[in-house]
Amino acid sequence: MSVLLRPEPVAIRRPDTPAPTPILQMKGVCKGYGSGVTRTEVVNNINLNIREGEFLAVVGFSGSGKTTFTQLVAGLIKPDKGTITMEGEPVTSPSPDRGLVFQNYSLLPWLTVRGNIALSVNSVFKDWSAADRRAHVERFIDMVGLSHAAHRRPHELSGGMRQRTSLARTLAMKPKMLLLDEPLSALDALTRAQLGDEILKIWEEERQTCLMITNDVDEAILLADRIVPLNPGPSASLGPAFTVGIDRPRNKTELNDSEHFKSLRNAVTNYLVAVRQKARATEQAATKHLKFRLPEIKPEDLTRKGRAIHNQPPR
Ligand SMILES: Nc1ncnc2c1ncn2[C@@H]1O[C@H](COP(=O)(O)OP(=O)(O)OP(=O)(O)O)[C@@H](O)[C@H]1O
Repeated sequence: MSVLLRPEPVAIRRPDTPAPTPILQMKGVCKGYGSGVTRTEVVNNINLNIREGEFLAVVGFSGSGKTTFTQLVAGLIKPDKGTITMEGEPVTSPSPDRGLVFQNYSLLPWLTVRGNIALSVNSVFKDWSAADRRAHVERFIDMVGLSHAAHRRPHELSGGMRQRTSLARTLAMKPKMLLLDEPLSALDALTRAQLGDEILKIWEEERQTCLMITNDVDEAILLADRIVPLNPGPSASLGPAFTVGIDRPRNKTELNDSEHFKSLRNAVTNYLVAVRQKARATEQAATKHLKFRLPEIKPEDLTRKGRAIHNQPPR
């Protein structure tokens, strides 16, 4: 008889009882691309602590450096300056400890829903019996509501179903921290809302440490314990944290009537708009003194006698 090895239960820690040490720490992190005059400083002096069991959302406009930020936390790129540590250990490369869900699904096209999830489970839980691994895969397929489509390949799935598969694959690996990189942004509005609700429900059951990067303030308030704005780049830095003091379990329909929800949405949005205006004004002031001279080019008369004109229609 086989016994399903259930993963260790995740410690539930309420946001108002902080862990002694943060699970993830970023200290003075800077990252830029290029060199010399073409150098762009994308993020600058990022300092952030993520507590165990916390759902933290980093919110920023398009182009503010969100992808660069995610890649740094995932260990896909290294900071130029500063340090990133997870449970005290430097983050130097990707690890199953930080499960990443991308906006573009990244499923293997030749594998089914079940096959995609099983591939990750088999690689992470090598010491489990085959029966335990199979049961674990089925549990996560069921959790994201895809039991009816477990035999389908990615091209036979809708965008929402692909993202559910991607989410189940990452959750099934039981990472210590879940990294959601704009997980809903490729979806249409209705699917986006539905999957947002599902992520909320799953997270409220699992209480896994989660860092979500998003451009959607409403989504951040619905899901997160804390919201940290990413001030727009170049040299993007983090703004002050906004605490989401809305009780869980949360209900989106009820949130729409909540005064706290409305005032928080206004506060975060107003902050982001103000810092963007400031960044634009600073950029304009910095480039105001630059004078661009057009090169002195003498126009040539192409109709001069003796010159071949190739674009004349045939007589
Ligand atoms: N590999 C790279 N080389 C040079 N510049 C880069 C590179 N990656 C990002 N950048 C620049 O860094 C800035 C921030 O890009 P990033 O993709 O991190 O922003 P983003 O907030 O994720 O944008 P979006 O929401 O539009 O995807 C942009 O100006 C971009 O051109």
